[in-house]
Amino acid sequence: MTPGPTPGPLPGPTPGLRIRGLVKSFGGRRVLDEVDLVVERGEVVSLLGPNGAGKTTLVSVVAGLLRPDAGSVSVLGTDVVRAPRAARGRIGLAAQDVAVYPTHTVEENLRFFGALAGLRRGELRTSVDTLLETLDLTPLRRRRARELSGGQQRRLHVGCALVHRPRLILLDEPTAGADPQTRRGLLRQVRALADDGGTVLYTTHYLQEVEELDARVVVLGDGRVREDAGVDQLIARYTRSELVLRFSGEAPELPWPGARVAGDTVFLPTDRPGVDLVKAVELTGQDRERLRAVELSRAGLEAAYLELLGAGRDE
Ligand SMILES: Nc1ncnc2c1ncn2[C@@H]1O[C@H](COP(=O)(O)OP(=O)(O)OP(=O)(O)O)[C@@H](O)[C@H]1O
Repeated sequence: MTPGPTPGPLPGPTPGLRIRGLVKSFGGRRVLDEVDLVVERGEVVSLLGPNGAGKTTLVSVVAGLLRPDAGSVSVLGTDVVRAPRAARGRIGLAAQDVAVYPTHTVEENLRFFGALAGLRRGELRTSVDTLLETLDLTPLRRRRARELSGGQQRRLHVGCALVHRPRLILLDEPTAGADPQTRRGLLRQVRALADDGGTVLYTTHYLQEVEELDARVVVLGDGRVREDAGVDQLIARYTRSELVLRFSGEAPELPWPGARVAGDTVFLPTDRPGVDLVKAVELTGQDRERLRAVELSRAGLEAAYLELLGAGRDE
């Protein structure tokens, strides 16, 4: 008997979002230039890039608001261009500009968007009540949207995007202008959506949020994906940690590549803090008596991101 073909790997679950070879131009200028991106269910991807990098354009194409010139976008296996209605039902979009009905109350806005997406009475009521609670809007439910503060309106705007329980959630700078408490609430909500199996694409300029979400980071630049990595990977790739040695009195000069002395402190770049710590302390010799503190300073995502953008410019 001739053996049959060797079975290939079983296909994994369909990703929440798959983008292939996406091209979009405005006036002959390519804003998206063959972008590929896969976001798995349960994952938060933070889309970063300088102003004008193409983030909103990408989000708009995924949401079906803009037609791509080439390439494909599928949401849980449904093609956004070929089956826009089916895809749209699975997508929740909170665009950059707040869009709620100013003369409607908070609750009426949520009910309107839920009904528009086809939710029936019972599920509509449950979904609205849940969102009012999670977005801290219950005390404001009968307030007209135009009477809300900017941050409260933004929470309602995000709520309207989530009311039909979408499986792909597109959030374009959802925390712009929000106070720290609102921001914290929204981030918690985003994490909960992903933990519940949702797929989240999140654009922001606040890098601290990306760290808090522990999101996968995708950086757009010149219409292409410049980086695609976890927060820790990016920090390790683009920055160096430093051992910080503080002395009583003037810090000594130590024979260490890249060492800096500033008053009573010496900064020693390191890729292997555990090993280098022992070496550094040994090097202090007689000055060890004056050593009063040793710390490890780790750069954050912002430093890594700025370095990454700088590296792009140098190229
Ligand atoms: N409808 C349009 N017509 C012409 N050009 C456009 C249109 N929409 C966007 N652009 C251009 O495409 C480029 C990308 O814009 P986009 O809004 O996607 O960037 P972004 O990364 O979201 O920027 P930001 O961080 O400022 O929100 C910009 O140069 C912008 O001027």
